[in-house]
Amino acid sequence: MAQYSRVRGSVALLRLTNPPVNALSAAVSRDLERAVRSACADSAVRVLVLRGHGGTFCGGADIRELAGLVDVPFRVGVSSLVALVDAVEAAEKPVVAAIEGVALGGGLELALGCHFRIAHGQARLGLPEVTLGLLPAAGGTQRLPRLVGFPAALELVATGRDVSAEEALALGLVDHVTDGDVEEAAVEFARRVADEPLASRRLSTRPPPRPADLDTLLQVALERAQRRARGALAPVACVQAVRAAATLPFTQGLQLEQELMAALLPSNQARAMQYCFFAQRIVGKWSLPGGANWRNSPARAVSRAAVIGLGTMGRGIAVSLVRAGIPVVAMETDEKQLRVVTAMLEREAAKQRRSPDSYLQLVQFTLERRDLGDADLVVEAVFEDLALKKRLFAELSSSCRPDTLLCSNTSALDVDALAAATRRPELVVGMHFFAPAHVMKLLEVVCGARSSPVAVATAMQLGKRLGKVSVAVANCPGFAGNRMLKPYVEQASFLLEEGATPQQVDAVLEDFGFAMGVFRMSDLSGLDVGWRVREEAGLAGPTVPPGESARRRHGCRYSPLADLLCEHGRLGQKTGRGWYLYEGPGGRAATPDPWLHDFLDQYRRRHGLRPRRIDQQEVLERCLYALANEGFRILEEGVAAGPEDIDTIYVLGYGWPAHRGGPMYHVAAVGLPAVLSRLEHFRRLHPDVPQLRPSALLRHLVAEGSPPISRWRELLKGLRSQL
Ligand SMILES: CCCCCCCC/C=C\C=C\CC(=O)SCCNC(=O)CCNC(=O)[C@H](O)C(C)(C)COP(=O)(O)OP(=O)(O)OC[C@H]1O[C@@H](n2cnc3c(N)ncnc32)[C@H](O)[C@@H]1OP(=O)(O)O
Repeated sequence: MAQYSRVRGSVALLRLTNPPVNALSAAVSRDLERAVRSACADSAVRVLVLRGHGGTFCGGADIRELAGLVDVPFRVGVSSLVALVDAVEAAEKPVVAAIEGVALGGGLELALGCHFRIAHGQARLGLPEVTLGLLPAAGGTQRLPRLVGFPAALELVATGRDVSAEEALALGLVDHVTDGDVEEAAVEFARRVADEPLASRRLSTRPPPRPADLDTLLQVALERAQRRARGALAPVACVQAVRAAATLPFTQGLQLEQELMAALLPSNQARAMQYCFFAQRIVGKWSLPGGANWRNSPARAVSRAAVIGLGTMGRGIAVSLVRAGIPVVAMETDEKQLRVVTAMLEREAAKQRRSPDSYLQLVQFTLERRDLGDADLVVEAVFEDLALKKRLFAELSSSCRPDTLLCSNTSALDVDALAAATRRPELVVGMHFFAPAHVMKLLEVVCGARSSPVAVATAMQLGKRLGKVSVAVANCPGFAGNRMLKPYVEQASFLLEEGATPQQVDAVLEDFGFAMGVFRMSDLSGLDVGWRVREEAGLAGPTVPPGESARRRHGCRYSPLADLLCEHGRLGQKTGRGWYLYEGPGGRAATPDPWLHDFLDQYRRRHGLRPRRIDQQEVLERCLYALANEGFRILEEGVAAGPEDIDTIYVLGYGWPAHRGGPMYHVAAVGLPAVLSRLEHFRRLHPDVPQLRPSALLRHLVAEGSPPISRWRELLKGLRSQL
């Protein structure tokens, strides 16, 4: 696990070995500590170099142990890593960390215990514990501020952001960066520093940082943390721990750090966030009904891609491809959009510290379909209109190479209908990106009935290459994410009819942790998007059958409120008015609109609805349980493979707070019998709302004694045919 060998005379090389990411389990930490001690005791050794096996330094403490998934006594597990870092720092001989791949979490804390740090140019360093609901608790919150200064340390610990080797060098986090062999560079470096005094290199002995504007820095960090994840405990604990580095001696700071960790570690929030971590890895292990899966289906190489349509989605997709180094042919008739993409690419290049040309030269703009002929994969991102997309797919099928994959960025339309318009249905898949596509980490890969394993594997792999988490789902209206959104939005509208206000509903959802409530979100996306979909579905506008009552469709309850706002020209932020009022068209600050409240009053009077007082619990339960209930239906139909897929989609694509795990995790945490009973209660009160009828799968799981969520995936394999 931790090999110790002597190389080149007086330099001892220690190799941390625990594939795939050299995680510091309790056993590995103890082993490495022993290796450090025996190297120090070896009179022939003057200096130690510590590196990781297999091209990576260390991915941190073993999350399985922290999450309680592996049976290691809690105190043994956590204290081993603390003891290791302390032993490394206290060593009487210099220890040089040779960092390549990643040094994350406990891995970076270990490097901070070393006296010198050398990094490879491609390495990434960071303390991502906050994303797991934790804080760095092997001294990271106390040592980092003493090394890189208080403001930088506060930002890195509270956000969990990782940095490149170049940025690490600028911050003073590493002493040297090499683009050559990191071990060679570290051994050379080690020989030079072998006789240097170590006192000033032990970060724990350095004086605490004393920023003059401490209170302001802390206040700003707390406000940012609250904005990013309202109600999350870990960012607040991170800020408190880093504060201690400036206000307490090292040992007391360390003590506080460990106390805060002791409170976070068993918390529901940490459990939920660690579930999200593993869920995002589970979803990559996809399989198709015919037996093809991630192991047996190799992806095809994508060395050239094409994007059709450079509207909001197409632009983001093109930028993501270029950022991943993939040359793109971009087809768009509107010159204004070309200028916007060019500006976006220049901004991205600046962010990545690259020259603008290095990005711009990867894009070729065109008006001619024949220029797409050479692409390995085409992503269509034109207007959301099935007839238009079918025509386009038929043309692409004739004009592209016979082996080119044809992908659609549709967010809800029938991928099988698009495939049927081509002569290569097996090479058609949905690639549903989320706006803004160059920022959002989610990709829904929509597998059509005839999509081949190679098409699915290529789309899944491409998503990963673009830095996204790809989730495979089956084809159905709205796929997984948007399909679940429908009952959620509907409940919110029904609540308005019954007496709630948009700001009341939004406040409850935002207190739960959503970045934005349903109405603010809908104003941001534009109310016309859903309006068009409802018109196409015969629910709104001229396509509604004559004589249909305003509040009923197909025998079920319907709320026309959003349609009525659209008819009044209130399309959301873009028109300066929607569910809220904005400063003007394109404005972003939402204020309650007296007009809307009059409008709701009149609407209720017109339809004989007596407004009632609605409490927070009802808002939350009706919105969230209706959404999760649709999630159960998606699972029973096999549209998604397991709860982890749905939860990943909601956390990464829809602003569901990660510290609540995702909708399926949330209802499992609340307790399935309680959720079932509330749905039954709401169903009795609203018998004309089918989305409140508990799904067969929810009933089945309750009947089976509510197995833990970790077992649902396996259970579903055997269940689907019986439901
Ligand atoms: C009484 C109270 C006292 C309190 C004292 C407390 C003292 C505790 C001291 C310190 C605590 C430190 C906390 C930590 O260090 S938490 C861990 C922080 N590290 C991370 O968050 C990094 C997580 N990993 C990643 O970001 C990536 O995996 C990465 C390392 C970048 C590699 O990415 P990639 O190449 O894409 O590979 P995968 O993500 O697919 O991962 C491959 C498999 O490895 C598993 N994995 C990854 N990291 C860990 C880990 N740290 N622990 C365990 N397992 C890990 C991952 O799950 C994949 O496996 P599988 O596919 O089977 O799921």
